[in-house]
Amino acid sequence: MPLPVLLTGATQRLGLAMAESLLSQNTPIVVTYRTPKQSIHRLEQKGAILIRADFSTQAAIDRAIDEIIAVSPYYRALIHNASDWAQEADNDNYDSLMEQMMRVHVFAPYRINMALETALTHREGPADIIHMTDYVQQTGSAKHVAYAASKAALHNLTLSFAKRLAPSVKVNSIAPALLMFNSGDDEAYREKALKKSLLEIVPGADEAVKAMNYLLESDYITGQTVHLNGGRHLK
Ligand SMILES: NC(=O)C1=CN([C@@H]2O[C@H](COP(=O)(O)OP(=O)(O)OC[C@H]3O[C@@H](n4cnc5c(N)ncnc54)[C@H](OP(=O)(O)O)[C@@H]3O)[C@@H](O)[C@H]2O)C=CC1
Ligand SMILES: Nc1nc2c(c(=O)[nH]1)N=C([C@H](O)[C@@H](O)CO)CN2
Repeated sequence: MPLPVLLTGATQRLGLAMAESLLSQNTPIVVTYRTPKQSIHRLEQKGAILIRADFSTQAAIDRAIDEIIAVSPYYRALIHNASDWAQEADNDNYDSLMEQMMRVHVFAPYRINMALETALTHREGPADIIHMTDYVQQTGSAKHVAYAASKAALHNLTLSFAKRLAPSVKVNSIAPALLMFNSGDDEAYREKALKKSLLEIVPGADEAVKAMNYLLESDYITGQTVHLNGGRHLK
């Protein structure tokens, strides 16, 4: 029986697409979700093991770790996808906002990685950690300041865990820019956003699925970032 992949934040968009891809490859998956949705129950019907987890408090992260370890003593990979794209304009408590961003994007991946080190290293075969970061890890963001800082910290975890877990485990970041619009994005925003990259397209969730599968199949990539930004860094 192949070892399971843990994927956090699987209810929608990129996380859901990555979960569906792993299931289509007959890879067992353990997924976390925060909000009950039809999509997560469809994953369960296809064999996914569900863990309800909101990573906004230490106690909730502790509980999630206990449940993850109880499901399986060993894992094929950990994919940290859960994320909250919060912005300063929607918040007036900046201390709470920074804590919220650091909890979901840094505390949760860090604590889960530390707790599952032996789950990844004390067995034969390939092992991976993938952190879903963001193009803004290298540029910052005027409107998502705390979010961008937390994603930069998450990318730094990639570098540290790549050193700490080698040669047993490959550890990489996937740094998307605009892969999918959100339902509230109006035409003006969409037009403007499209122009931010050289390729001027919004490719969809499958771009992240291809990057995830590439990293899982690689034998020689670690400590790297797979940039999915359409050449935005050259605009
Ligand atoms: N889509 C894009 O164009 C880009 C995406 N990225 C990154 O790629 C990843 C996937 O993006 P996308 O699919 O758009 O993300 P979404 O914002 O659509 O979904 C994020 C997921 O994370 C979960 N989540 C949010 N907050 C918490 C929390 N406090 N605790 C636990 N789970 C939480 C949500 O859970 P629920 O639904 O259960 O409430 C949701 O399933 C993210 O890490 C994102 O930062 C980076 C740049 C661009
Ligand atoms: N958790 C999320 N993070 C991000 C999202 C999102 O929808 N959820 N979207 C983006 C934008 O597409 C941005 O890259 C556009 O420049 C960034 N992060």
